[in-house]
Amino acid sequence: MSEIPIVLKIDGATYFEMPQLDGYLAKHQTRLVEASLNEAISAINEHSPGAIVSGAAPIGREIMDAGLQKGLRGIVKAGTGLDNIDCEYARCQQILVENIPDYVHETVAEYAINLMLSLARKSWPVQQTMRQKGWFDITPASLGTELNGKTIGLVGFGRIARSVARIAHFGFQMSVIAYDPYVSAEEMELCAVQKAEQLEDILPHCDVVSLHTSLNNDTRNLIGEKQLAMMKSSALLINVARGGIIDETALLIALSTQKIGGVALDVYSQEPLDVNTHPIISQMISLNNVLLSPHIAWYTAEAGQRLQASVAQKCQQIIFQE
Ligand SMILES: NC(=O)C1=CN([C@@H]2O[C@H](COP(=O)(O)OP(=O)(O)OC[C@H]3O[C@@H](n4cnc5c(N)ncnc54)[C@H](O)[C@@H]3O)[C@@H](O)[C@H]2O)C=CC1
Ligand SMILES: O=C(O)C(=O)COP(=O)(O)O
Repeated sequence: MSEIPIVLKIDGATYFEMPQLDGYLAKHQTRLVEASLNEAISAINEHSPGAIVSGAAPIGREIMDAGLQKGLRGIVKAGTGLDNIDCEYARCQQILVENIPDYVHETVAEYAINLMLSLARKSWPVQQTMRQKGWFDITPASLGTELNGKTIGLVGFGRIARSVARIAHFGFQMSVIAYDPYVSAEEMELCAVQKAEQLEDILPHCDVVSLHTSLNNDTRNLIGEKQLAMMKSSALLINVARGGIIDETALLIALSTQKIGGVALDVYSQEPLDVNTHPIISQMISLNNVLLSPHIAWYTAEAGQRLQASVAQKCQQIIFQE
């Protein structure tokens, strides 16, 4: 039998073992090849992959053109967001692109809620001082706020946002408003959510604004100076979607001029984050009302199980058409 290996990029796709994929490949007497992004083209030329499994690394024309020469059938994004893959070009070249849309929506929603609670109760400065000094003297500066009964605005109303809406509404009795031009008012109403026709309609009313859109041409820098200026000065902003959705320069100015109450970021315009080359983030690190995490909202044992099983299934469909 001819060998049909898969090129696995060394990035987010490799954080989990993939025993199910190994099983399918063994059944078909083929194997997995791992390559870094820099090695991808030579790995494709050498091994003729039937499918590419990608994590966060950018997959563009060069890789696809090389793959086409070698009989590439499809690309599997071992994740949800497809913004790192040139899907338009893949479509033109008839390369199938599959993501894993449903492995992580509850996982990321839980994490977004965790960030909201941590910001609202100023958990981080308290934790930091407890560790450094063994005790934290309560002062008005550490006064928390509650989520219960407040208003949350969701930007994007896909899978993750719907899970956030459910927890916020039923868990904290929050009023939920969402902006998503592709979801009807009726569909939102079924989730006890009020639809906003414009983004600007939600910003002045919300105690928390949480971003859940995919990153695309319309959502890049969607939250900029004008939008931040419209938010309540006490509002908490959460981004577990993609860094490019917020204009980070405008965000830093809004934080340092107390235009908003606080921000929690899991994602950045540049990843991995380098505090030496990303001055905006390095300045944010010194602020007490900022929480930063390293694109980790998806990373749980349970999500890993679902992800690896789905990646295996998609590869099997693409390569073996089973
Ligand atoms: N931090 C992390 O670990 C993770 C982050 N993500 C990010 O979260 C994003 C959302 O994930 P899901 O909810 O599962 O995706 P989804 O595809 O179910 O929802 C995305 C929503 O964005 C909406 N949207 C698109 N353009 C818009 C616009 N211009 N304005 C407002 N809404 C718009 C769509 O209509 C859709 O409802 C992913 O695309 C990914 O970038 C996903 C998983 C893990
Ligand atoms: O599933 C997703 O979209 C995630 O954000 C997980 O990380 P990645 O896409 O690999 O950057």
